[in-house]
Order: sequence, then structure tokens, then C-alpha cells
Amino acid sequence: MSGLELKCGKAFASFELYKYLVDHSYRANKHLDELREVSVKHEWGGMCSPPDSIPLLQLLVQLLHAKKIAEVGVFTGKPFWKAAGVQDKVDLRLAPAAETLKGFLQNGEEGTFDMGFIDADKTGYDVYYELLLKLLRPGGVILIDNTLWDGNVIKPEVQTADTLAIRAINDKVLKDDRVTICMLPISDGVTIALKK
Ligand SMILES: C[S@@+](CC[C@H](N)C(=O)[O-])C[C@H]1O[C@@H](n2cnc3c(N)ncnc32)[C@H](O)[C@@H]1O
Repeated sequence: MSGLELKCGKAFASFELYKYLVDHSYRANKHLDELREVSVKHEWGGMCSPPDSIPLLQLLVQLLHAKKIAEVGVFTGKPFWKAAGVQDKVDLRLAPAAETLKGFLQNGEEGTFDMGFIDADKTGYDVYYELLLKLLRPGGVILIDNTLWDGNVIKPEVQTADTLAIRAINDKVLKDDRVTICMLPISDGVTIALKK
């Protein structure tokens, strides 16, 4: 699996154990593999979601029968949509994410989304979370990426704005009665929040 070492599951006891998990959960897929091959070579290749999070996303889409999903923070992918047959399913909005999500609300789309994936600028996470909670139907799910933030969440000496924002959203969702949550140690930490 190319580029696996880019984000090697820091929460795992060893890289070998992490690789075992990937080898036993990620199923090879021509289009995804090609996309990943290209993405990891990009100068910002580290932005690409690692393969351990892909089965989770696929599973949730199927469990939720998700038809309407907002990915907040898009990286590569567009050149592969046509070949993968998903071109007509993707509505790319190149704009600050808060504006796009507010636009959906103004358009009367509250409660119509099945799923949201927060994976953009970390200091925007709280805003995206609140907007997505409004956009989601009850029983819908928000995935929050990077919630372990390369292990920096437990390093008190790390006080960057991004780290503070990740700690804040983690503290917030833990106490948020509007959702049921689970934080998973895969990828760079992924929190699943189910809207009640
Ligand atoms: C980590 S990458 C997304 C990775 C992608 N979700 C994936 O799984 O491959 C983050 C992306 O968010 C975008 N981004 C950052 N700040 C943003 C903002 N305020 N509004 C919209 N997109 C933003 C960046 O341009 C970047 O492409």
C-alpha cells in the first residue's frame, strides 16, 4: 500500500500492527488505489486520508444508506470521478466551508444530510460541527478527522491554535448531549458523532 508510512497509525503499538490492520480491512479498489498513488506523491500528500479510514467511511455510507454527504475539506480526487462513475454524484464547492454549509441552511436543507466528514482547517472545526449538526437528519453521523492530532492532544507543551482547536472539539463532543460518540484510534484519530 503506497504511502502508508505517511500517517502510520501513531496510536498503534507498532507500524507492523498498524499495517496488519490495513492489510486486513482495506480492500483493493482500482480507482481508490490509483487516486491514492497520485495523492501521496503530491507535495501535500500527508493530507490524503490513510487507507484505514476508507473501510470505515464505506461501511458508514452503507449502514446509513447515505445519499447526501458533506465532505468539509476536499483534497485530490476530481480527475478520477469520471472513471469511477461518480462524476454525477459529486457537487464540488470551492469556497470557504462555513459559507457553503450556511448556504445549504439558507437553502432550506436543514435536517436533510445523512453524513458529514470534517477534515478541513482545524480552527474551523467547531463552526463546521455546529452547522453540520443542523444539516444532519436525526440518526445521521458526523465524522471528525484528526482528533488525536499526531499525538499532540496529550502533549501540554503543544499549544498551537490547531492543537487547541482539536482539544476543544474533543472536550465539547464528549459532553454534548445532542450526540452519541465514539473516538477511534485509526487514521489520525476519527470521532464518530451520531445525531440523536
Ligand atoms: C486534509 S485535506 C482533506 C483530505 C480529504 N478529506 C481526504 O480524505 O482525502 C484538507 C483540505 O481542506 C481544505 N480547506 C482548508 N481550509 C478550508 C476552508 N476554510 N474551507 C474549505 N476547505 C478548506 C484544504 O484546501 C485541503 O484541501
